[in-house]
Amino acid sequence: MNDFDRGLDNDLKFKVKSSKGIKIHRTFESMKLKRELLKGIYAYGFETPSAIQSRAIMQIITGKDTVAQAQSGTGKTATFSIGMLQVIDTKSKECQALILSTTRELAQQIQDVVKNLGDYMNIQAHACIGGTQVGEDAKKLQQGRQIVSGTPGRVVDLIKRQNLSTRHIKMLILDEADELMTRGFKENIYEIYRLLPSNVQVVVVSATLSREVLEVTSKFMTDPVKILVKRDEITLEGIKQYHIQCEKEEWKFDTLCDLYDSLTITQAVIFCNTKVKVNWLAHQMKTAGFAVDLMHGDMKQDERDSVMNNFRSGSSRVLISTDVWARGIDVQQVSLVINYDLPLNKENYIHRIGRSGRFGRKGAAISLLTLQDKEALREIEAHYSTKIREMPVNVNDIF
Ligand SMILES: Nc1ncnc2c1ncn2[C@@H]1O[C@H](COP(=O)(O)OP(=O)(O)OP(=O)(O)O)[C@@H](O)[C@H]1O
Repeated sequence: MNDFDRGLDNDLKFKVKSSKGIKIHRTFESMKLKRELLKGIYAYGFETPSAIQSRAIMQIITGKDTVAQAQSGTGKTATFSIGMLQVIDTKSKECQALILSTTRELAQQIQDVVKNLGDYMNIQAHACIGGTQVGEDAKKLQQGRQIVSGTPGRVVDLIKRQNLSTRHIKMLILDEADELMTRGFKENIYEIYRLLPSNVQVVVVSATLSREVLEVTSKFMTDPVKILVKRDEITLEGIKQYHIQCEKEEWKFDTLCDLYDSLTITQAVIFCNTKVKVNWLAHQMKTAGFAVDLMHGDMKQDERDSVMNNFRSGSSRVLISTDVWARGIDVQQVSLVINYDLPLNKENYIHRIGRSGRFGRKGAAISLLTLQDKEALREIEAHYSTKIREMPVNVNDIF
């Protein structure tokens, strides 16, 4: 077990305890899924279920309220998507499942995964996200969408306008649940829950869940089955973590420029803590002749979409962003994460570095530090019982 795994083990041990006697299904066939769904899973390129999938999919299918926690990039999205697709009645056009997530890009990505997995099932799914025309959502919903993936604000809005009928919703999925339970989202989640049928099945998902979050979500759940995958065989190698002591804020920029060539070997995401800093850094990098893209929550949705499309297609390779990119976003080619700033909360450290090393791929994370960051780094190391080593002299040795 490497440090990263050990850290997570240690972190999770105090937080969620798995329910006993959960049956493990080592193949998708053994889950007795609908033929069309199984076909969609294979066509999407999945052969065998990951650890969380082999445990949680069947629990979701049997209708139990479920808490599913596993490391970043280990297939939690497909876990709830497959569980959900299995129980959707495709003969009905009513909305039957609602997935809530924290950012527009994530809601969109989830909808894409659902559509891909449900490709042979005649499934209609829709992403309801802020920053787009509400009228467009209303039109789509009126035509009938069995699955809605959305951000909380837009979903509340659509329910209140009576564009989204909740009458037939039988499953509510809270992805990145701990973030959904923070201020800003929490009120909307409570409101949505109140507007759903009382017997709705609730599925709570995240890589990081604290006891406090589970206490809150337990208000929505009845005797939930808890599945915690501390360590997945596909992430045994984990993500290598390093720091570079830059000492002064002003010296970080040159350090980043020195690293640029290694960023572009595959794809990299650079995190800053504020939108202003993202704008500033992107401007500095471009002025210095480096190709970079940027994304944050103050940009128009069509700009955000175009940045995402370019990055997903690989036509841009280095993206500078805020924590709007910290959770859930899945771009398999990302192998390097740079924390230009250390994140302000420990959970986001784990989520940020998890943008690399997806589903067992190689990944590395490098945090640039000032002298003032020393203590915060030590706290992250202590909290996750991990060691964030000094960056090796030869950048080729980081993976
Ligand atoms: N059984 C599988 N076989 C092959 N690839 C898979 C399988 N399950 C998931 N994947 C792929 O692994 C990647 C990560 O999956 P996913 O985004 O669901 O992770 P996650 O656990 O939700 O991560 P995060 O915590 O970052 O949200 C995706 O590209 C997905 O297509």
